[in-house]
Amino acid sequence: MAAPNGQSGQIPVIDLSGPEQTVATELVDAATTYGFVYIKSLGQDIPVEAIDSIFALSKKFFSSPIEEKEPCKIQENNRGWVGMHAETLDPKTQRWMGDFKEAMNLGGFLDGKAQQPLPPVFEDHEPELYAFQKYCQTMMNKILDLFAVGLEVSSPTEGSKYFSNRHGPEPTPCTLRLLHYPTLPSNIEIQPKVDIRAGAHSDYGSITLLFQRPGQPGLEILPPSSSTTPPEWTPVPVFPPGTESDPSPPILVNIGDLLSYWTNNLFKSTVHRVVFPAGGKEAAEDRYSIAYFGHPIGETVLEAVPSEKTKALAGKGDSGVKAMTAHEHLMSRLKATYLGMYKDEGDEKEK
Ligand SMILES: O=C(O)CCC(=O)C(=O)O
Ligand SMILES: [Fe+2]
Repeated sequence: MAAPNGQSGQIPVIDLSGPEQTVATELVDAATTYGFVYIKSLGQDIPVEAIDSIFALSKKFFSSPIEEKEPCKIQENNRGWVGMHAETLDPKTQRWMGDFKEAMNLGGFLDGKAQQPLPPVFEDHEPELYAFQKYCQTMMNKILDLFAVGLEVSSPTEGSKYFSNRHGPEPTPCTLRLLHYPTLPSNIEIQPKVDIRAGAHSDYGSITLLFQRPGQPGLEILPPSSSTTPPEWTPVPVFPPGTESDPSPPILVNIGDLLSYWTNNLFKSTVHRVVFPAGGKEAAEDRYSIAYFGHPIGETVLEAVPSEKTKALAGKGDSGVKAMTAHEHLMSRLKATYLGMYKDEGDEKEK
């Protein structure tokens, strides 16, 4: 259930163990108003120890020598290691140097095996990485089912599985991404407007699960419905009010461009970024986060969802969903971020 909080503009905190209908309604409200929601992390969906140990593994990987990372460099399939400054999520605003971050993208496993080269530090940990990916996939599907309940999707054959059925069997097209934002050497002065850990962007897929660590803040959103014009960057705390004594920070869930498109913009794909903390002890910490980017299978045709709630929006200045596949949707977004890397495949459709 949503945690009571008196402040407006605050992303709701939901406990998925509440009554299904209530939770489903609250999730749909959060997706519609904020595009972001916190899910309490009490170990029911993903054991706290599993989250802690993936973070420990991530730290080990990012501190390993570059010679061990190089052979796993990112490929056209979007799997692999992305070095510092290799990505510029917001090229209009950022200086030439790109994001102050490093990342490792793990694509879907098949029968417990990664479908990409793994660095030596991961070799003995394949079962653990696979188990974590499965936890994320299961939680993602649970949230997608609750969205279908909240949207009153009326599909006689699929019911609440309308979205999750389209997220497919193994290997999943979803990406598990480990992220590391290092602290800058003390001789480098941060220019807060241009030096950004992750530039302003919205996510591409259906939903993203985001795991954060205590004492490592920096995420900010541009709230879609804001009382200020233009909207102001709003910090997203690691432990929002009411969760301070939870065993692990709540898991953030945000809507990506594809699900926003699929729901006729009812769900908001909210722009977010990661900044260097302004000062104090937290400014001296590296930030580690883990994102699970949910995607439907590539051949999924994004046609109108059988829900009166989303259909009602088509025609209100909105032309409705034009059939395109999930793969076409994703390629158009990837090309915009990785500049030259995806030039060959068809025309760019949208930014
Ligand atoms: O590290 C974070 O908190 C956010 C990462 C993010 O937004 C992304 O990788 O899409
Ligand atoms: Fe993101």
